[in-house]
Amino acid sequence: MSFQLNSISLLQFKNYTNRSFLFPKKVVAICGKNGVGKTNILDAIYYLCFTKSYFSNTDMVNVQQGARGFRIDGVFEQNGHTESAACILRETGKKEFSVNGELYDKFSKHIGRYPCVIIAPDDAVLITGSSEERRGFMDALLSQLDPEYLRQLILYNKLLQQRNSFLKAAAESGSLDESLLAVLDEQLVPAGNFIFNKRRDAMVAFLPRVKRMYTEIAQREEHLSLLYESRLLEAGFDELLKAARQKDLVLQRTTLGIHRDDITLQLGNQPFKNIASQGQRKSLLFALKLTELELLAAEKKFTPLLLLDDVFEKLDEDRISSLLAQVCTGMDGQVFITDTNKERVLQHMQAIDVEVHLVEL
Ligand SMILES: Nc1ncnc2c1ncn2[C@@H]1O[C@H](COP(=O)(O)OP(=O)(O)OP(=O)(O)O)[C@@H](O)[C@H]1O
Repeated sequence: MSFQLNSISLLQFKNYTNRSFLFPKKVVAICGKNGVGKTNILDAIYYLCFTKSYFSNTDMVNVQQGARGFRIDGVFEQNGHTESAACILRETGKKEFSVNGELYDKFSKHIGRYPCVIIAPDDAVLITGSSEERRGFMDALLSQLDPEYLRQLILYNKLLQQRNSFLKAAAESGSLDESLLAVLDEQLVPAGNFIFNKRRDAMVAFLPRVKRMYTEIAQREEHLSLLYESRLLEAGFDELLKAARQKDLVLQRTTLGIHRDDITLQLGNQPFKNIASQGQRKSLLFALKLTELELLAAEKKFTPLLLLDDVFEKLDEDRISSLLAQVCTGMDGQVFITDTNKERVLQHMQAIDVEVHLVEL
């Protein structure tokens, strides 16, 4: 099966007033000086896959300055069959998303239909940042694999917020309605267990593959260890909530649950981020994201779009070559690459004998 984005049109989106781009090949290089809008094209593609921006949580910041709304249209092709997707931010601030003219009532239903993996410079926070980043990574992977995962996650987060507000109100008023807390917990537990089971099962298969991919990219054996960490591995969520109830009441928030999960990354017996070089961090970032791509490809039976934003800065030439060979010839999906240096991309592509469509900005 094949999957690709044939074209995109941007209306009042960031620096684009009204512009269309064709993507007739499997490898698309988007080149131009700093600030010309290369990343903005990738973000528009990301919008069509995830109904939101990769870089900002508020849609309004993506409206062209001086305008009141934006529109992104894209034509996707899957096995010779085309579909048109549209994301419109109305002047009222209301967002609409449709495929072939059919509006979604819930955007979460769209996630996974056009699978996509992005690697951007700031993604190093996946390795150096807090556990929230790594939970976000697991969630992006699992939500694209299973719509029920995303539904349960949305539910869990809503219930968690309710429980936290309840704990706060109880602490402030000095009186606790035990039965109401029990009702909240009864709802939180199945959603938490669902997410925990999915994460645990996926990570058992996923993390050893990341390690193998890292070794391939780094081109040497290193004592890397990646572990899924959750307190739910030790005891049932139900029990954990009960045991932590007093602490939760004092701290006025839910201290245990899948919202505290993490993936620990170690090199030798040190935290990876403390001792890894920039190159090693970048290799691990690629390993995580490319393994995500492989897993999605295996499940979907076609390769997701891969968006590579400025990723080749600070990597040595050999590593750039081997990574490009891996993503442009080793995998059969469509790849979008941004770079300020057109010659560099073209030379690398020529070296691996890959045809490239150049978008020059
Ligand atoms: N809402 C907006 N309205 C108008 N212009 C915007 C808006 N948001 C961003 N821009 C412009 O988009 C440009 C940045 O685009 P982008 O990040 O895609 O650049 P880039 O080509 O990827 O640059 P670099 O090579 O530095 O990463 C800036 O010139 C910025 O002013």
